[in-house]
Amino acid sequence: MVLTVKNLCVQYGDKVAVQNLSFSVGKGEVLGLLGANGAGKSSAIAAILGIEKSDFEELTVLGKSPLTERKEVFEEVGVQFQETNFQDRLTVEEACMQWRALYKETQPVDALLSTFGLSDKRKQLIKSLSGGEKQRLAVMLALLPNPQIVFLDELTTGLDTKARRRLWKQLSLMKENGLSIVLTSHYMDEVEVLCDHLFILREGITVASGSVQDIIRLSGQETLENAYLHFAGEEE
Ligand SMILES: Nc1ncnc2c1ncn2[C@@H]1O[C@H](COP(=O)(O)OP(=O)(O)OP(=O)(O)O)[C@@H](O)[C@H]1O
Repeated sequence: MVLTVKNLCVQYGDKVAVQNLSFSVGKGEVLGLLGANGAGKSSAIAAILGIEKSDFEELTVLGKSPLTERKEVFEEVGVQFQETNFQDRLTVEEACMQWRALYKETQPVDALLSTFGLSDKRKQLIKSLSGGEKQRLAVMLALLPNPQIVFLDELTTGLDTKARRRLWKQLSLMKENGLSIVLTSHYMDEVEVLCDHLFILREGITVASGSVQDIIRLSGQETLENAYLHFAGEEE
């Protein structure tokens, strides 16, 4: 298994953000973490990456602990955060170079910039990029180290239709080549295209899990969107 999580719990003071979350992700598999705002998706990812304190029975990435073997684990892991903390005064090219310096091996920057439609932005300051361009850059940087597993938090938020489709295609290709992905998303079309396995969280608790088809069947609904709303407690 590329990632194994067993009984992960995250707590902020009295607030239990994630409760007994357990799953595993194999090579080339895509796992989707779904849930309403505040359901615990980002907290789960932050805990898996060792950024947030957590309790767990087991937490291994590529057979190693992301807490005690950080350096080895992070050579093989890509991360895209919801709030991208770019240094706005860098150009796109400078950000790529800085990021690249953190890893032993990386994918060729030129090819990635072109894949993400950012080739003509390389000399542009990050602060002058549009929201969607910044988002594409964040995903691109997550993939730069040629990781075995990538964590994508709100993958396509802010992207236009064409950019979303391009990104889905690119990720599907990388998945075929063995990339494992953990993503969060509020868009069920994207989840249907990309995810092999879904986990729906509600106030930190796993209320449903399975393939897209499993989730639809379990809910008694006809579409994934309705099934999601049913389980996530977002029904009006
Ligand atoms: N540092 C913190 N201190 C206290 N509470 C926190 C902290 N971080 C998150 N929370 C709370 O934990 C819960 C889970 O938050 P989290 O960010 O994991 O949700 P999410 O599912 O990623 O939401 P969204 O879809 O809005 O990104 C929320 O109620 C949030 O307010």
